[in-house]
Amino acid sequence: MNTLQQFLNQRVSYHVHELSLPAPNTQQMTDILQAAMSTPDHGKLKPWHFLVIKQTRIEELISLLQTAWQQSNSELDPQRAKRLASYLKQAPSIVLVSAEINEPSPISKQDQVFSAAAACQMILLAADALGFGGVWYSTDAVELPNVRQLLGLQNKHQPVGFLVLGSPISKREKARANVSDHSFEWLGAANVSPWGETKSANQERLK
Ligand SMILES: Cc1cc2nc3c(=O)[nH]c(=O)nc-3n(C[C@H](O)[C@H](O)[C@H](O)COP(=O)(O)O)c2cc1C
Repeated sequence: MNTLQQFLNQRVSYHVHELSLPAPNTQQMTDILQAAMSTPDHGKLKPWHFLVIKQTRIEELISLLQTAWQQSNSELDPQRAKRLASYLKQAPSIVLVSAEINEPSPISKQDQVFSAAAACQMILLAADALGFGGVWYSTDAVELPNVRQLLGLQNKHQPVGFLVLGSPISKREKARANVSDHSFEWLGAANVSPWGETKSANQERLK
């Protein structure tokens, strides 16, 4: 196995409590985000928007999210707001990744969102390659009242990932699933009758 394969196979997420300063500096952050420019991109739309939130702004972000949570009439669990605040409090830096949706476009919105999600993974890998670590968190809090506006997001932005980036406090390894549980070989349509019934399995585990 070559070094790059080892790097990919050993990638792990580092949750906020496993990260500390330093966060990537501005040049390093630019280098990390540059890697996302090589993300697969249907129609060359570059449907990506990266909002960097430096550590010095995180307190402000937390209070903004907490206020939004209180104002929201939805049935959102207040414990989630607390958990989110305690996550973010420890974050060395955050990149909010959004799909920047081109509409109208012959390229589906779904493909554009997938591309932005793939950009998240490019960013996490690039951060790892520079010796940093990170984690991908959900962005549902961005849909709380006023949050989009206060973050400067427009209607065309669809958030896909809150990436927390920083320095792992200690490196760790993780046992991974066996790929053979997830990989199959298609054995052809001949095993399916014309009315759609499978006569015998037309997939088997990839050997
Ligand atoms: C779209 C997406 C959203 C996620 N949101 C959260 C989240 O809100 N909270 C969380 O603990 N993990 C979340 N995760 C999972 C972590 O990013 C991470 O993948 C998981 O903890 C497993 O760690 P690993 O990547 O080292 O296997 C999310 C992952 C994805 C792809």
